[in-house]
Amino acid sequence: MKKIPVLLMGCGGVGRHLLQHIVSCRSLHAKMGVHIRVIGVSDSKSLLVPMDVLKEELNDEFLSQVCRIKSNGSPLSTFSALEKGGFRVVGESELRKETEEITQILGKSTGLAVVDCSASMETIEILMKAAESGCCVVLANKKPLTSTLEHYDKLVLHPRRVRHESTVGAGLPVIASMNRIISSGDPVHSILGSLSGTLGYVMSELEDGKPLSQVVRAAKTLGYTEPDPRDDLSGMDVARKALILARLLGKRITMESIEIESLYPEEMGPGLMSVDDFLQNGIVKLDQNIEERVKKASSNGCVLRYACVIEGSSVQVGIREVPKDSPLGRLRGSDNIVEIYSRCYKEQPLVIQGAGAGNDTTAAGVLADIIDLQDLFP
Ligand SMILES: NC(=O)C1=CN([C@@H]2O[C@H](COP(=O)(O)OP(=O)(O)OC[C@H]3O[C@@H](n4cnc5c(N)ncnc54)[C@H](OP(=O)(O)O)[C@@H]3O)[C@@H](O)[C@H]2O)C=CC1
Ligand SMILES: N[C@@H](CC=O)C(=O)O
Repeated sequence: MKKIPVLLMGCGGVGRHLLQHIVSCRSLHAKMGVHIRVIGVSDSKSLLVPMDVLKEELNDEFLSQVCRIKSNGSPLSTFSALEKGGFRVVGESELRKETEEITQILGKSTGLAVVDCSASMETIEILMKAAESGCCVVLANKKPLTSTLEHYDKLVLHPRRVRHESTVGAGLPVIASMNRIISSGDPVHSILGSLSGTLGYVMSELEDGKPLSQVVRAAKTLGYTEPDPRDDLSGMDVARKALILARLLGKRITMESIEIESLYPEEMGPGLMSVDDFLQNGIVKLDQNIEERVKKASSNGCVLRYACVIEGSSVQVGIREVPKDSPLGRLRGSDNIVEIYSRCYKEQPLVIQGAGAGNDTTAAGVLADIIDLQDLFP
């Protein structure tokens, strides 16, 4: 049986679903001859590890308990009070150092898949060191891939050991399809897409006459938004996906060169308003303006969609009026669509469409990435 040791960073909506999928797929994976050995789970403040990371793992009962505790809103440090000798709780002051040590030890011996299901920029140093010491890296978190070009180059230096399917289109096979096109030498001319589950859902609910404030709160409850929904509404989350796709195509660009349209004004930004204040009091002030834009589009036979266009060296993300009866216009709910135009897909693009957000589908994409690494493990 092949064993894939996994260290999971981030135990929120996506991370918890990943652990649940790992546990529920045990017999399927056993039939495939693979066993995922979870040797660490961290949140922002603590890391849980077995006493001996080289030989032991966090068992399924323990992982289910982790999921229960985190879904109740409690931190992983809660386990300090439950310690019975089978595992260790590493506290905040040692978290980074200990995580790096584990990646060094396992990276050099059996290999380790370091899985980033956080929404943090702070994981990047750990990931780069892990990649350097021979670990595999699997990401749902887009931030490490959208940092500086220097960071990006270090992260993707060993492409066979890096998977990030869920960073674009959640579980949809966007990155895998792009990689196939690229490696076949088929030049991609342009990409048009609706890449935000949140904004897709928001736009189609607005069309049905619901206020923006209500549908954004619903999108958060449904697990579509980033931890701070302004990351979606500012267009930043879509811009990150666009940057990931553009870099995959070999474009040496940074976030600064992307044109981004935000749905809220600067004075409602993260530095000036808390998430709760924004959702309770800020966003209602935007209801009327967007309602008018929806009505205006409708009077032209169109709907609003938050689109991403990559063409040549230009990358733009923003609201567009599109005909109701167009592929983008027909999108509903959290579905994403990606149209790839290349030499082989010239008149009729390659189209990838389906659920583009949600903890379940995103975690499934991460799990498929981990399993896809199996040949790199003994
Ligand atoms: N939901 C979706 O549809 C999709 C999400 N993604 C990406 O998946 C990632 C996770 O999203 P989601 O689960 O919704 O986010 P959550 O906010 O629910 O969870 C984030 C988790 O990361 C933890 N965390 C924060 N900083 C660190 C750190 N430095 N080291 C380790 N853990 C850390 C948080 O800890 P604590 O619990 O202590 O706060 C929390 O457990 C995001 O990057 C998102 O963009 C990608 C595609 C689709
Ligand atoms: N917040 C994102 C989640 C997936 O990347 C979205 O809405 O698409």
